[in-house]
Amino acid sequence: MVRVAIVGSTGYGGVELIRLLQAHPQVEITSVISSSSAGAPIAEGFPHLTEIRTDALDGVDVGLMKSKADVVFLATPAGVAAKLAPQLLDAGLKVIDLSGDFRLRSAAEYETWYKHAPADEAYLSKAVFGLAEVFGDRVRGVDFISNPGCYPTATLLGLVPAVKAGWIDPATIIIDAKSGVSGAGRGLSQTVHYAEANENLSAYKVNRHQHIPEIEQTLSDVAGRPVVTTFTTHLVPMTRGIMSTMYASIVGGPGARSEADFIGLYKEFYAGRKFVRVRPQGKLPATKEVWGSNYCDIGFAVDSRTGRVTIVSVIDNLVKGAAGQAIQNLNLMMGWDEATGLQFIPAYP
Ligand SMILES: NC(=O)C1=CN([C@@H]2O[C@H](COP(=O)(O)OP(=O)(O)OC[C@H]3O[C@@H](n4cnc5c(N)ncnc54)[C@H](OP(=O)(O)O)[C@@H]3O)[C@@H](O)[C@H]2O)C=CC1
Ligand SMILES: CC(=O)N[C@@H](CCC(=O)OP(=O)(O)O)C(=O)O
Repeated sequence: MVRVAIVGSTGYGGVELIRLLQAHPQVEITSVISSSSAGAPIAEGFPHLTEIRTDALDGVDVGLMKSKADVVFLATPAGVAAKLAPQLLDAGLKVIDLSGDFRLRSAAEYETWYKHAPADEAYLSKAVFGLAEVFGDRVRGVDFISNPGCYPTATLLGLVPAVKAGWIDPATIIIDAKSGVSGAGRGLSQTVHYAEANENLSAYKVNRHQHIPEIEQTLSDVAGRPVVTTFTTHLVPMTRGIMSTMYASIVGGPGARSEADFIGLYKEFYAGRKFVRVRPQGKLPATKEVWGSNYCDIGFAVDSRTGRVTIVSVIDNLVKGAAGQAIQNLNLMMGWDEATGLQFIPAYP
């Protein structure tokens, strides 16, 4: 069994890691860690874990993690992993970071978008960006994985095959994304206050969202030239789920590619990958259809009048957008089947 520690285990991403890892056949959770509640039993704050996890929370102590674990998941706010991950790696531990601290190759870009001091460049260059279905081969066997953001996961899985094939013009891409409130984490803020979020729909961080450079970094790599995009995020009054609706002009204009063509291209690109499901012609996915699962479902609508394609991609932000993809990356890191412990279907309705 591989021994796992979770830093940030009292947050939404951390507690979702506990739920999923508890059922993983090759993993034992040996330390659940909190920077503010060390010593308390985890089930005290999370009654749904009663009689499932009786352990007390450990403090953030690199030596203790070294003695108790082989792999550490960091489910912590931006800025924490930048300092902690290098210490864990130096101690010989494997690390999977769920935050944005190691996703951007450029330290200057990180500082611009996240407004935090960046990680040491020597460690930035060690992190492998774990978008498993696109970069899975790079992830296998490595010691340090940077888990993609929730919006970038839905968006990039929806765009990469078409950009890579040269079927859509990257300069015309517009991304219209929506998230449930758990995407904002467990901390309280006015935005996620019930009276502000319920029966409301609001756009936020327009043209300044920290996921813009992460999306552009991978699209530029895939296109082989710099790509900039318009990316607008919206808060939806639901608990889990992300829908990324993407618009782009089809190269060759109206009539050049049909919905059946896009479906064929994506099925081929994701052949053998269990967690991307391409919808049949005329069917677009909804967030409920991936709820609680590690699936990313993608559908297409081609407009023969405008020559544009609409691509709809949905995930559960806490599973494929965070804990599930992190476990998929653990599986690849350890050389196991990427689906180990993750083959459950969505909860419905
Ligand atoms: N929510 C989502 O859908 C997604 C989140 N992410 C990213 O994953 C990370 C975790 O997100 P999420 O779980 O939602 O966030 P939460 O705010 O729910 O939880 C973060 C946890 O980190 C712990 N923490 C805070 N400061 C420190 C510190 N200095 N050292 C160690 N632990 C600390 C806190 O627990 P305690 O006080 O007990 O230590 C807190 O519970 C973030 O970087 C987020 O951006 C990525 C994809 C999706
Ligand atoms: C609904 C909501 O507020 N979502 C958050 C997602 C944050 C996140 O996951 O941040 P990193 O991936 O950068 O760590 C946001 O839009 O900022």
